[in-house]
Amino acid sequence: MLYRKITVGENLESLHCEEHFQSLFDVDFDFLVNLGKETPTILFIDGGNYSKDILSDWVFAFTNIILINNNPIRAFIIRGYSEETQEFKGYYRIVGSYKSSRQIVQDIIDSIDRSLEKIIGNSDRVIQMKRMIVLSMFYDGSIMILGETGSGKNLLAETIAKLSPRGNKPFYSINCAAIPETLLESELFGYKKGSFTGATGEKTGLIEQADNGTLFLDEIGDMPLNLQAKILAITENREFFKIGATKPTKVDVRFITATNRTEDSAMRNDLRYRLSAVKIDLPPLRERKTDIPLIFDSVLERKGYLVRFENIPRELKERFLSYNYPGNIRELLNMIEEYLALNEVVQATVDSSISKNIKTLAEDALVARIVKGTTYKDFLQEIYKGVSREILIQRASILDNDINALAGEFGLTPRRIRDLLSELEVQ
Ligand SMILES: Nc1ncnc2c1ncn2[C@@H]1O[C@H](COP(=O)(O)OP(=O)(O)OP(=O)(O)O)[C@@H](O)[C@H]1O
Repeated sequence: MLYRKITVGENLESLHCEEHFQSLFDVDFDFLVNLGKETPTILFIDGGNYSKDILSDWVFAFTNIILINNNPIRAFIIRGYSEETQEFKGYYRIVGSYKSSRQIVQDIIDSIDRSLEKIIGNSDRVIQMKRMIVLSMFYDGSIMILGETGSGKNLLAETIAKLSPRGNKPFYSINCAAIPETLLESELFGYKKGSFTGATGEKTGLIEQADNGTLFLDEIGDMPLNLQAKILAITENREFFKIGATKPTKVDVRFITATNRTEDSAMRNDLRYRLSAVKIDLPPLRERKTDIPLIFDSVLERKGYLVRFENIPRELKERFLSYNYPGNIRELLNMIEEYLALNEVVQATVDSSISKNIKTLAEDALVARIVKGTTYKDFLQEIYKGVSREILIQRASILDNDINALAGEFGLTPRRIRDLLSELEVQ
């Protein structure tokens, strides 16, 4: 697996980078962690042993990603200057009762693992994206996600926020396209009591709630221009006015934003520059179709099903792989749910059946339902017909095609049995 290859304290010489680093930073390295060849190498330094001045220099230097032998390396201070721990926020984790740096590093690695595991996929595009997540992990500035609807923007924003120095602080998200303008303004900025009709109390907006944490603004291009100007002001002055307020409220919030248009004309240029220092491309599902079986299997595994993508009927596989998913992963998840709902019917039928053939019949009906788009009613009727036919064939063969005996067993008249046999095309 991609992120399993973890070696804490790996020999730096193997990467031929020790000299480079030592000449650059004049520091003894505490840990070098290599997360596998597709991910960047991370260098952790225990800053608890160094002076504040030295740490300030490093914080500046570590803002950049260093390339050595084409391998991007990111260096982080994992413990701040011992007496003034709060000062280097953004480049290290504020740690509480850890006994050793090794423990801190292991903890960070575990949280990378846990977070990245939720983003299913190992296509090139997804690996590239995971690299970006790791590389920007200790970065505290704004990030802009470019991605289509349903492609996992929320999941990505939450992962970035969880792994960031603000990971244990609040994370809120709001879809700017889904809320009418006036409501959006009060949701974001809050209001003072009596600031408009209906403002019977004071409201704390999301921006204030996300203080010290992260606010994810999805579809920011759909935010009205006057509100965009207010967001810009927050990024510049770290304060905002609640609706109806005469005094500003101080706030320290990190913005992660998303838009589905690279050149979003509805977005103010100054705000776009401000918010997109780091951009992460979220590929649409149609550009990473090799991830479909992985996502399918992970959903079924999580729900306790034993079926796997490679075992489903060929037509269904083709349908899943050839479709273009305008609704991206959300649409794929819906299709998987539909498959499972229909498959429940198939399984129920098979359990009570007396012949293995019924499984095939039911599967055929399922394929017809999904591939040919027959109605749900037709689908159930197909199964019903198939099962009835199987039972009739079996009993007729056991009872030597004795119509009267069959009529007695099924509680029907001999005439009805004859009709049924011809209706169901039983010879
Ligand atoms: N790589 C992935 N692996 C597994 N599940 C995923 C992945 N990406 C997204 N999902 C799931 O797909 C669904 C849609 O994701 P999400 O809400 O993050 O998309 P979005 O782009 O923010 O959607 P919208 O544009 O509607 O806001 C969620 O249930 C999410 O957990």
